[in-house]
Amino acid sequence: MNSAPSQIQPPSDQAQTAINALREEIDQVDRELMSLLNQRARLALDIGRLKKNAGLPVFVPERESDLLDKLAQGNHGPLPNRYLVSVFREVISACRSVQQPLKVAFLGPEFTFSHQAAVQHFGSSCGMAPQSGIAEVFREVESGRCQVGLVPVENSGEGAVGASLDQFMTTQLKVCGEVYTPINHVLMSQGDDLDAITTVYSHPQALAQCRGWLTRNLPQARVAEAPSTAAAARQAAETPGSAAIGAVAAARHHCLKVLAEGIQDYTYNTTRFLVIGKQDVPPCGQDKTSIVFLTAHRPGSLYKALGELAELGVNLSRIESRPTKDRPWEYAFFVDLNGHRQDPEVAQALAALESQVERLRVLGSFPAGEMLS
Ligand SMILES: C=C(O[C@@H]1C=C(C(=O)O)C=C[C@H]1O)C(=O)O
Repeated sequence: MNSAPSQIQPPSDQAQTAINALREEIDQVDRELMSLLNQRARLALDIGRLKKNAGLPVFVPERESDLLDKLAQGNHGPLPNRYLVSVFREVISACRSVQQPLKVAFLGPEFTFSHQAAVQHFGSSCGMAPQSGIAEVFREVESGRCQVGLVPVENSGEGAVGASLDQFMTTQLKVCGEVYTPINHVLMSQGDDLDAITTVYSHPQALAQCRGWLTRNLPQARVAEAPSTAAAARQAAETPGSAAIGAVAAARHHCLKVLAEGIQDYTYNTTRFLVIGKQDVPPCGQDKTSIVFLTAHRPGSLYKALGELAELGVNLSRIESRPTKDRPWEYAFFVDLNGHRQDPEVAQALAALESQVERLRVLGSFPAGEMLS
């Protein structure tokens, strides 16, 4: 598979002189950026002191979301919004951290897609606290050991993550954000010969998502389940003749070669995560609200409940049912709707809904996440 390195011709003197001149300009821009970044950090520190005196939280999701939206709207390139937003997420992460490092609980270990989602949303200047399970993520935030947590709630192909929904039924925590993370599976191995691979390790969900690719490209290999995609990568790093399926970050961490990318059977493979915390997030203009309710065991009760939302023109982006566990064959309904609970039509719809159902809890209103592809 190794090809001879291409011969790079040295640039002409004229081209080299022009490159050097432009690099000097970049050096100058970087010095200015550094100075501006420090100016921004000083302003954030001032805000941090004021927030501390007023007993306000360091992390302000609606401000971060609004700021990123405004930057994206005012951007005329050549940097595409995707790149610009990820650079600014890091800038915000650093400015938040100089006030107080945010500690983020997520479903570990490191180098899984949950970790990737946490870094994508909160930036890398955070304390990352990997947990062994979804329930543990909730406990870490409830106890105050972490200010926020991130839990998967649904995957575009596999559907709802029941363990997260179960926690939302009982927790007092609030939903304060939403993150869409593209799940781009890679095949990683120590060697570079596909034919020499006898075992492929991964998490059962990842194996299921890549079944077609494995059948077509590695018919000789047996698949072996691992507790996470990151654990699979570690196993592949320790076992000659094996490979793992997981995130490219895991391949990099274990110095494995990426033999194939985007091997999931459906190209659009995205997981939606929710951010949990203790704070109520005010509106930012691009909000969603998550609720959960129980209906009476009577014909038409779900129809009537949803009718209240329809009457007031509230748009639903998701509905999911989940067994309540206390009473057999009774279900809780999880609904996401567009708008903030403080928006007049949403407030009115929620009040009307409350009168139709047995129990209603607003899990939180939060800035809508951006659907990256
Ligand atoms: C600077 C602040 O603190 C945090 C950092 C922000 C930033 O760097 O722009 C924005 C919101 C907060 O999460 C602030 O509250 O404005």
